[in-house]
Amino acid sequence: MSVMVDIRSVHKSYGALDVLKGIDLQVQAGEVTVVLGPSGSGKSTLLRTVNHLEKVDRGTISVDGELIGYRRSGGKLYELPEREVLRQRTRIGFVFQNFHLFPHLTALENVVEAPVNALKRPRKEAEENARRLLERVGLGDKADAYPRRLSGGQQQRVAIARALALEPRLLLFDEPTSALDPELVGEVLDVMRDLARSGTTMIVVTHEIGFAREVADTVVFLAEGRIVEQGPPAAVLDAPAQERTRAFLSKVL
Ligand SMILES: Nc1ncnc2c1ncn2[C@@H]1O[C@H](COP(=O)(O)OP(=O)(O)OP(=O)(O)O)[C@@H](O)[C@H]1O
Repeated sequence: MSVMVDIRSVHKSYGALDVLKGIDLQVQAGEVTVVLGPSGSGKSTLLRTVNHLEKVDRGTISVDGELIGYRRSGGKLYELPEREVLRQRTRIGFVFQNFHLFPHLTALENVVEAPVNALKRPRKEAEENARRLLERVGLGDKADAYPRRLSGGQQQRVAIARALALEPRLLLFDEPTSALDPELVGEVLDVMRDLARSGTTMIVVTHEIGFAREVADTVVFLAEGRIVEQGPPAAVLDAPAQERTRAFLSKVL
């Protein structure tokens, strides 16, 4: 198995606030890593460093063997120009808590937009692919619907299709179900389960412990900017070694 994501000694502060205090994490290709942790522990910040939406202060992140945001030359790191960062970002899908679809575009057009504009794919090919992706997320019949006509769960599934349209080597999910009404959570988790089964490499920040137990290869527990514990779900969720993990789980389970 090969390492898809390699996070080494990553530090990140906002002013005097140290948010990430030396994160080391490897994600194998085809595996799902679920990141759990209390509010403010640095989960979103960690995800955002992976595609250089946040710059790290120290440390490095590689995705599929490629250093993110920097190039190395003569033992030094030099920040990549913006267009290179954007190119790297197109290969890393990001699904946020609040799915910002373009309101004036249909579901299909939302999925088509990035491959046509960012990857310069022919529109016809991008549309065929987008229809396939909408089918895959269970929205084959909603291709022509505008976001305001879709439920939150449907909009989030369009957002997933949109991320997939860029043929990402990695998918990042930041609390993808937190903004949804409870009855809509399941349909989004079903799509994510399907992606996991088909071997998509994913890092998922979520409070859905059931999903973590069933789908994750690795569960990471983050607290105050440090990885307190990590391992297979059966270990971290059912027999946590650390008191902090136990205390957190007792609140969310
Ligand atoms: N752009 C920013 N500027 C200043 N402080 C920030 C910024 N982004 C995040 N923070 C702070 O960094 C800390 C970690 O935030 P982060 O969003 O990474 O935590 P989290 O674990 O994802 O929390 P939650 O579960 O509530 O989303 C918090 O104290 C937050 O207020």
